[in-house]
Amino acid sequence: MSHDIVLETEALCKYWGGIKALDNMNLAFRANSLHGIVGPNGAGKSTLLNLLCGTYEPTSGRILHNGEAIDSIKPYEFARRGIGRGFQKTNIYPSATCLENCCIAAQRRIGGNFNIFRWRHNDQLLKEIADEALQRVGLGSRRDTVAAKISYGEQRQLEIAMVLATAPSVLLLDEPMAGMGHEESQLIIDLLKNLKSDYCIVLVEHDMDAVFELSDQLTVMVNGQHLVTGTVDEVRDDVRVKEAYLGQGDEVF
Ligand SMILES: Nc1ncnc2c1ncn2[C@@H]1O[C@H](COP(=O)(O)OP(=O)(O)OP(=O)(O)O)[C@@H](O)[C@H]1O
Repeated sequence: MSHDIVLETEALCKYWGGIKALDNMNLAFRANSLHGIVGPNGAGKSTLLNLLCGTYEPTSGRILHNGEAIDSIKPYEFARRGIGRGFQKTNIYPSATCLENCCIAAQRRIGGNFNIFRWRHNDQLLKEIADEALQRVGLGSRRDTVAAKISYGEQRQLEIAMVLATAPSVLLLDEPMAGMGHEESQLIIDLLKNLKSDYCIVLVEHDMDAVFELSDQLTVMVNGQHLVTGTVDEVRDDVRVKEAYLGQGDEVF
């Protein structure tokens, strides 16, 4: 195993009865880079993310974090290990300020006894972490605004800030650009470009332009199976990928 591989799957499978949502997936995600996951509807992208963050238990196969098997640990232990899943809009408390939302997220990781938070009632430290996360995503000026009052695009930025507040090394993001206009998407693209030098990012995204612009490695999945992994250029030129998207109304390749 190369030393810069943070997260790995070995023959990972998730079956729902007879449905092979994910079948024999072998992937390696590297530090300080962004790995895009694309594929037609029902390809198994969300299933993969749900396995990587511990929400689903694999039917078989292994997940390795820094070389250690973690597929049988509890979901909350994934977060404690620094595997952070993007918060969905539904996780934002609309009546809480952006800062408070990030404090809540930070506290979730801490879970009462996370080592650097052994002190009790250390609100100041929580606030510092939350503040830093907000600054990092460009929401510093919205610190004290309630989440319900910020724009849709800013709410998506807040979701990312909330993951950052959990002090992750891995960021698992499920369609952070969904429902955004071009300008708002560009903000997120710029943000992810900036973040990927510090994190291992796994990005599931339907916006192909964004995926092409951001991915260091790109995996295409079809029907729960791995089709191809490579650089953007390698994947774009692969005839199997064009075939997989044929008739999907997706004319990006
Ligand atoms: N909880 C579940 N129970 C039964 N089948 C499921 C469940 N979750 C997903 N599936 C099935 O597994 C397959 C993969 O679904 P998944 O949502 O992972 O695909 P996806 O690539 O994320 O699709 P999309 O791009 O449409 O979000 C699909 O056939 C789906 O119907």
